[in-house]
Amino acid sequence: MSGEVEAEPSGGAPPPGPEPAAPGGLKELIAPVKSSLVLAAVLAAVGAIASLAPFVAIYELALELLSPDPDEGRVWTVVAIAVLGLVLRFLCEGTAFAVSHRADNRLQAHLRRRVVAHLGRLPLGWFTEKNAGTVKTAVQDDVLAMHHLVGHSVVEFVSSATAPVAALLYLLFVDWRLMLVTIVTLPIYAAFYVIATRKSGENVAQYGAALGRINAAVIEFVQGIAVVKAFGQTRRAHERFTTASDDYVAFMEKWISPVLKPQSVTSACVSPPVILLAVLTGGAIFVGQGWVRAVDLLPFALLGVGLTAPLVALGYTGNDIRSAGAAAARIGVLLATPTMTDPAEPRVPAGNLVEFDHVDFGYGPEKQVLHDVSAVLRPGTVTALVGPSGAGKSTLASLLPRFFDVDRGSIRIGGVDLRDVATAELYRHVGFVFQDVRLLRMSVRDNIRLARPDADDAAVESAARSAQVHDVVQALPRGYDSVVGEDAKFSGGEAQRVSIARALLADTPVLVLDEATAFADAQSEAAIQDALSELAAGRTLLVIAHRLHTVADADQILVLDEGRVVERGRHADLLRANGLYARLWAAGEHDVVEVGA
Ligand SMILES: Nc1ncnc2c1ncn2[C@@H]1O[C@H](COP(=O)(O)OP(=O)(O)OP(=O)(O)O)[C@@H](O)[C@H]1O
Repeated sequence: MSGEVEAEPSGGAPPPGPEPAAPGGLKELIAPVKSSLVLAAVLAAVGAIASLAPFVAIYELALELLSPDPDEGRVWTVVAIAVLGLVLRFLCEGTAFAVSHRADNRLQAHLRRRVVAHLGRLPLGWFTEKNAGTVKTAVQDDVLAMHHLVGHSVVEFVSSATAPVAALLYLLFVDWRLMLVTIVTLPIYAAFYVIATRKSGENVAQYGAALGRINAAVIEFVQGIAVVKAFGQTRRAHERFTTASDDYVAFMEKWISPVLKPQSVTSACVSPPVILLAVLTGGAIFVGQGWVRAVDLLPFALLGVGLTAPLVALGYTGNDIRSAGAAAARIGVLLATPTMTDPAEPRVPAGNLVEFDHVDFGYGPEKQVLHDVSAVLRPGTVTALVGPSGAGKSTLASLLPRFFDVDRGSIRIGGVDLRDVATAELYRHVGFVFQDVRLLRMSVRDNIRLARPDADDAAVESAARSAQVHDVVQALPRGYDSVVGEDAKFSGGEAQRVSIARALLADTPVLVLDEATAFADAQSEAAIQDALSELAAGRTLLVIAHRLHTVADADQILVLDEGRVVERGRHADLLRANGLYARLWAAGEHDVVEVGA
């Protein structure tokens, strides 16, 4: 495992102030650009109506030119109206898209700012790998889905809906009977569409599930490839993927093939040639009966064939609107995630005494982890957390740098509840080095002096020396100026030592430490242990202990089991007590204290 690289933070705390009201889906999210969208929609509607002008003009021209005494002046007026209509159409359409795209730009910036501001207020502990996916989806994919909606779909939807309605109204005005003939095949299409959409509702869920199975099989295959190969399970893993893929194909066949035939028949019903056939056949009968003149068939032939395209477009934009709705819901969930509050009137801790006072904590109501934990960490002492895997050691340790807030009880530093200490002030007192090392995409120097940007080069180097990483950095192409993730690539152990250098330079009096060195080789491990000893000197330490000597020398050991402190004391006392600690000790063969449950 190597230290993960993240983009450089944009800097600056999120703007203070109350969180906007709880998000209410798509409507609430697009509220800031509502007036622009209404304007774009009106323009699109006017454009769609204006697009009929040339067709109407052709009919009017034909009427005029076929009359026994054509009026030249009127002919030119009609031509002028047609041209004006065309110009108006393009003007309106162009302006509508310009307005919608500007609104889209504003909305995207607004949404991203809102999401990022919210992220800035979320508890540190929220930022897990799973949630990183959520953020990526929200900031990138979901905001993009909103782009389709705001930038394109609204204008396209209004235009596609207005054009056929306006055309039908006009045809109704010319001759209602012929209008009915023109749309005689439409109900067949509409009925099919309704049935197909209703059925697809059930199938879409199945489709999602089938796709999910394929994705899971691919992810399992890719992520587990090493294990899969090592244990000779390549064929089985392959089989799982092939089965998921076959299931998917079978499902699609089952879903699509019964629909395909009726779909092509019904699509044919509203295709331009069929509509034209209906208009001309019906029209011929009407003309034969003397109900209309031959010239009156013209607008029906011209506008009838144009009815289908907008209907199909409506289907597509409908899909866009549904996806934007789903995206808005996901963004809404993210924005509704409870945030941490910074105190209105922050207090400054008096000293560095840490007190856990009857602390309860859970990851949600169903996942209670810590129960009634109390402990005092005196300045300059080492407190070791031990216990079986899953006992809550990491959870307890993460509460001190306020990755989460306690549910009940309190944690105090220098007599002040953590929730009453301003974030920046808290991190001047409490530092942490966890296994999950995060290095940012900036120079090694800036990574080390993250907490103290004003630290000079000598201080940075001295911290790196103490953390046993100076030689590694020196060997990089540009030394301390090498950029992490570009010309500075670190192994897991090296990344951890860079983070130790960072903690050394930050020089916080209280330090939370996860001592695990599972990924490090023997040489790197020894270097890390040396670096940690350097870091621990003279500080108040809360350490998730995995190694014998840390525990043996600790001023106090808290033995956790199922979220409760079941034993506490010094190593020798606890061994004498012959309880869980003694059992862990024995099971660990005097080497590793932590034991898998
Ligand atoms: N982010 C999280 N969301 C939900 N549950 C969590 C989260 N982190 C830990 N847990 C759960 O909380 C319980 C305690 O986990 P924790 O990691 O604190 O134990 P631990 O003693 O540090 O274990 P280990 O030594 O194996 O790391 C476990 O049941 C774990 O599944």
